Amino acid sequence: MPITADSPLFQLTGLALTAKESEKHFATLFNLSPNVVLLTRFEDGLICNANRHFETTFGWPMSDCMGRTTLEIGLWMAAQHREMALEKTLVTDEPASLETQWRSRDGRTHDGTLYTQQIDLSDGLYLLSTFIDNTEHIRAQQALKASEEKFARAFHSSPDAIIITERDSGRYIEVNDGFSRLSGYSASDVVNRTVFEFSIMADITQRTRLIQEIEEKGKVRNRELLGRNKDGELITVDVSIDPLLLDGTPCLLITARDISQLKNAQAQIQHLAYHDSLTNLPNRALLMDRLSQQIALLKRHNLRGALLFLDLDHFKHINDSLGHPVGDSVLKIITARLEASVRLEDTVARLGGDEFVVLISGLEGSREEVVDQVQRLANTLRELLSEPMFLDGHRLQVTPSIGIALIPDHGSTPADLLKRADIALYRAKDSGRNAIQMFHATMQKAASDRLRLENDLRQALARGEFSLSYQPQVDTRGNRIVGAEALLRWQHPSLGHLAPSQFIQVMEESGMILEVGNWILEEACKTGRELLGKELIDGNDFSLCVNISPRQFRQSDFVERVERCLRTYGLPNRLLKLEITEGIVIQNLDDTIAKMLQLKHLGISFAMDDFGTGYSSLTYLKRLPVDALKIDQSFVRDATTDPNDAEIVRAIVAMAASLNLAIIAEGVETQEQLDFLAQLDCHFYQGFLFSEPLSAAGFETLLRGRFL
Ligand SMILES: Nc1nc2c(ncn2[C@@H]2O[C@H](COP(=O)(O)O[C@H]3[C@@H](O)[C@H](n4cnc5c(=O)[nH]c(N)nc54)O[C@@H]3COP(=O)(O)O)[C@@H](O)[C@H]2O)c(=O)[nH]1
Repeated sequence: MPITADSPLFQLTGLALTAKESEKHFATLFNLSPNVVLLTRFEDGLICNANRHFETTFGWPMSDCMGRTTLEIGLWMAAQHREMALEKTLVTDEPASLETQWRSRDGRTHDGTLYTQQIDLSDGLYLLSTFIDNTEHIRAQQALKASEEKFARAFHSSPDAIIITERDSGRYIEVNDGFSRLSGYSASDVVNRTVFEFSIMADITQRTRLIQEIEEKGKVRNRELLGRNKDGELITVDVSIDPLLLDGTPCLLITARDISQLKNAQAQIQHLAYHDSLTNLPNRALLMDRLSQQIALLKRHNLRGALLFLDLDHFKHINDSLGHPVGDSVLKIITARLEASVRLEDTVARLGGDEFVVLISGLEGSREEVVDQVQRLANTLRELLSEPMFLDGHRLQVTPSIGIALIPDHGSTPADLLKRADIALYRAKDSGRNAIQMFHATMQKAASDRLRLENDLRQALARGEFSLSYQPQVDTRGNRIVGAEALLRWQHPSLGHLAPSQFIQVMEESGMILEVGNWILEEACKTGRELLGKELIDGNDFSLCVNISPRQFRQSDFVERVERCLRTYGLPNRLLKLEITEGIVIQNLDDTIAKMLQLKHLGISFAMDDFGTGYSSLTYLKRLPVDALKIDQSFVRDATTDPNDAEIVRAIVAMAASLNLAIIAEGVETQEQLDFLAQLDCHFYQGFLFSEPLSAAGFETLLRGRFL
């Protein structure tokens, strides 16, 4: 239907019928309307006209939909809505409205408000429909609603406390469940009341400072604050704050997290890092820290302090024989005794094992007075720690050795002071244990000499500086060589020849004896095999004696090592005699006996070296499968001049006879000594009288010259 200026449609579309000239304007307005406008026949919905907006919105060019009904082109999502629209237009002259959905040609749904009005034209009744497309608006609203829901869900389900307060009044506007969990207050407890009415912030004066910071920096991040919950308990919270404008009112968006547990865990980790877990005493790290503070403090106040380094004598035996739980209990008792005997301001620390340190501070008086005070205290500690303790049905007595360094006299750094107290302790132990030693400058030299020796020893084996000497053992009846003792020699690159007494102990303490001891055994077996091959020794009547240190003997695979060595060098087992000392026996007698028996079954024999200088106990000697006793040279040396030593030698010979053991004297230098021994029926000996220890080549020459 063509639209002309006199068409009644002009009236109904709200445009005044003015003149024919308006026709063009109307057509323009109809087409340019921002809303969809559609003219249909009232009775059947036949499309008569539609504006351009209809065409573009619903994808129906006029040419395609003219002459078809709105139902035919599937415009209505719900066909009954057309009936509803028609009914509404019948009851009013005003445009009727209906919320409906129209479908575009490509099937998309458009939500909109439909305004309809019937038009009675000369050729019939028409329906003018204006469709205001709300699709985008609805979508935006739905998106907004979804985002609000998401925010609400995030707000309430957040594990953190989220709080919105007015910045200036401090009024609570909203709080989430996390806030209730953190503080114990529900939303209804606080909303519309102010932060000043509660003590949720332990120090409310901080609020002003935080607001100031937000003004300066725009936000506050991860600030650790103290809070108080409803029960009045202090909690540590991590707080972040952002400014927020709500309806023009400046507000604060606060997120807070309870980090009390984290702080506790941190504190625990910190404690563990600085304390010994068994005794809960400060450990080395904390001691060093306190020591450096003390050094500065004592210097400022012109006072003295002392560092007492304690070590329990033979503590290892307790662990080895009674087990670690008993050892732990001993350490706890020692801890309690130490703590009870020093002042609160002093520090008792455990460095590990059986090593304790007591740091005494603030000692007044002259150096002599302080030395006197410290020595008295050390003596009290020594006596107190030596008191017997009863554990697991055992009566135990543990004595300490104590080394002392004075602060600042013996060092100005924690490391120096500890080192010097340790040097003094070493000296205390060396002097027979259960002793107290104050550091002295001369000890430093001894300690650094020892350190140098230790370092040199570590390289000696690789540099080929060790060798073995062999000292013949002789049977006086026939003057036959019946054996030889292998003795270690060290040619030091700068100090020259060093006697074993100068380094064997260092090797034993540092553990180097294991590697060197192995080398000694191999070297001796190799030489023994060579001498046997050259028929210079009697395969059935010769003992190659090798000294075995306690640490070496205690190796778990010692038996296997010896067996392997003999096999490697092809030396008959019966030729090897191991010289052991009483030091081996005092630790774990049963284990020692078991190992000795294993070796004896292989054909190897044993001599007890330095006999008479140690325990010389008949009880263990009866149980030990030794073959011979070696009378220590100190008795032999003086036997002819000192009746006491003569008596001891006599007693040792008698003991050997009663236990059916062979006997050999060492260190025989004179004929007189030899005669004395022969008179006791002691026919085997070793000493300078016959020969000094000889190099392997020298010993071979000696053997060749004698023809056995
Ligand atoms: N674990 C090992 N210990 C070893 C080894 N080699 C030696 N040692 C021990 O070192 C100590 C000192 O030994 P050394 O300086 O070799 O002295 C030995 C002899 O030279 C010395 N001796 C021998 N006869 C006389 C003498 O007539 N007069 C005199 N003044 N000294 C003499 O005695 C030492 C032998 O002693 P002993 O071993 O007790 O039989 C010493 O304890 C060695 O054991 C080694 O390889 N491993």
